[in-house]
This record gives sequence, structure tokens and C-alpha cells, in this order.
Amino acid sequence: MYTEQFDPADAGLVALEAAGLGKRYRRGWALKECAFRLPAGRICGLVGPNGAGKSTLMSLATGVSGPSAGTLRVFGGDPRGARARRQVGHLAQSKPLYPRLTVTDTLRMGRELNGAEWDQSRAEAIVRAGDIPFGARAGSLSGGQRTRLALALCFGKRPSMLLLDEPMADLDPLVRHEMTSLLMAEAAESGTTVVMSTHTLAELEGVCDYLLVLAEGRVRLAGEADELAWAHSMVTGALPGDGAPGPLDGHTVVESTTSGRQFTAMVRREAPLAPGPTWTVTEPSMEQLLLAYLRSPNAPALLTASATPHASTHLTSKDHAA
Ligand SMILES: Nc1ncnc2c1ncn2[C@@H]1O[C@H](COP(=O)(O)OP(=O)(O)OP(=O)(O)O)[C@@H](O)[C@H]1O
Repeated sequence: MYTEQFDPADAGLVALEAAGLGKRYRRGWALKECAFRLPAGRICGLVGPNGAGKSTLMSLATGVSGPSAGTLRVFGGDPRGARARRQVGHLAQSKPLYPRLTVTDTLRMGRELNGAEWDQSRAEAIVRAGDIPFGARAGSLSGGQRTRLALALCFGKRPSMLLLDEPMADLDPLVRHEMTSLLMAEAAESGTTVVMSTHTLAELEGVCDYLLVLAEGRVRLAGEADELAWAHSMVTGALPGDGAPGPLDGHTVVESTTSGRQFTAMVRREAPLAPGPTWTVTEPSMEQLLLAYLRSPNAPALLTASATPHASTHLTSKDHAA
């Protein structure tokens, strides 16, 4: 039996806050010492290699399972509490729908499960916008139509936060684009916080304004996407010779590759970094930044101020690297 703790200061402002969060399965820790904040109203890309702990984090946030260590709070409350369960919508990778139920029956089920919270007209509008026949059985729908119906169920619940586990994985590029537009429009209209896990990094650019990167169960990057990109530079050029100072000196190198005398590096700037006679400096795209961190799980972690729990104990990258 647990007592539902609730911090009213976080209720509307912080969608997710983890402190010392860990989840242990029989074979080991799936999440370890995770500490981050996700401010409300963001569209957050949740990224990490296979086995990084993304689905585990989602199952903790939906209250399906509890942490083995530390805490995770949803809008200031325990995710297993009735309040948080009402506030969180979840779309699992498998998009579970009852294949024998028609679209109308599926929405009726949504209404019955969610009671007064349910927004029938919103759910119907999402279905109608995709020209899905209300009499069709869920089992007969295409992948894109199933995703649309599942999103209608999610948004009909009027969640404050929506957790989407690889929602576009089985969709063709056109339907993917259509579903992304639908998702963004619905989230913008309702102010819903969205956490979306994906392995398709290009999908995140222009969609997510916040990033949470996990590797080996730990937080590697968290914060505003543009702030994280701005903190880094891609440096390309010729390696300095004869002990001459190089462009990377004094900066944190996240990843570097060399080919002959040429190098390319992703660095976290610790000071201004200007182009030089033998190197160029560019701002990385979101995809380049994410790829560099995914390929370098031991690079020191970085959290922006808004992603750092308890501003009074601002965590440094070294704390996270430990
Ligand atoms: N129910 C479970 N029982 C035991 N181990 C589990 C369970 N769920 C996840 N794990 C383990 O926890 C680790 C993290 O898994 P998780 O599914 O959270 O990662 P993920 O980032 O979602 O991976 P993917 O991208 O492949 O979906 C993995 O080592 C996985 O084998």
C-alpha cells in the first residue's frame, strides 16, 4: 500500500520528474540513477538504442509498474495514483485495439472507460478526418487507420500527458507524415505534453522541442532541443601537426573520427569556438547530435537548466558522468 504524495507546486508545471530513479529486473538494472525534469506542454522525443530503458520509463510513468529505487512523479503525483492515471494517455507500440469491435464500439468503450472526462466529439473528429467508416471493424483497418483510431482513443481521454511508444514504426512515409501532423495539431490545440519514443531520428526534427536521451539505463541528454544543439559544434578539418594547438583543445569531445589527416568531431563547447585556417565549425542538426550521443554512451551527460531537477542543486555534466 502506498500513500499518494502530491506536490502542488509541480502540478501544472512539471509533467515528469525523476529523482534517483531505478528499475531492476531479474537480469539487472533497466534504469539506474535517472534524474531529469520534463516541463509541461513540451513535445519530447525519447531516444536511445535498443534496451536503453525507454519502454521501462513509460511503464513507470503510466503506473503499470513501480520503481525499484528513487521516485518518478507525474504532474507532482505518484503515477500509480488515480489522479495521474486519469492524466496520462498511453499508446503502446502494438496499438492494442479489439479487432472485432467496430470504430463506433471502440469509441463507445473509450467513453465508458473514461466517464465524464471523455471527449466524444474530439475523438469522432479525428476518426472522421481520416475518412474511416464508423461501421468498420478495428481488425479490418490499415496500419495508418489503426494508428488514427488509437490516437482518437488517446485524445478522447483528454490526457494532460500522452506517452507514445514508437507510434509510427509500422507506417509508410506518407501516413507517418499525416499522423505526425495530426499529433502535433492535437497536442498544440490541447496543450498536451507528449513523450514520443522513436528510432527514426529524422522524425523528431521539426516535431520535438524537447529531448530525453537514454543509454544503458541512464540519462545522457535532456532539455530543449535547440539549446542542446546550440551547446555543440561540429568541427571538421585537418589535424594539427607538430604539437600545435588544435580546435578541440579545451572542449568536451563527444565523438570524433579521423581519416588520414582529416577529422570530424562533435564537441560540447566550453568556450567560444571559431573557424580556423584548417577547420570549419557548424551547428549540428538534431539528428547529428543524437547520433553522436547514441554512438558514445560514455560521453558526459548534459541536462539544460529546465531539465535539471531542483534548480538549487543544479547537476553538472560530471555528476551525471559518474
Ligand atoms: N518485463 C521485463 N522483464 C525483464 N526484463 C525486462 C523487462 N522489460 C524490459 N526488460 C529489460 O530491461 C532493459 C530495458 O528494456 P526496455 O524495453 O525498457 O528498452 P527500450 O529502450 O524500450 O528498448 P527498445 O528500443 O528495444 O524497445 C532491457 O535489457 C530489457 O531486456
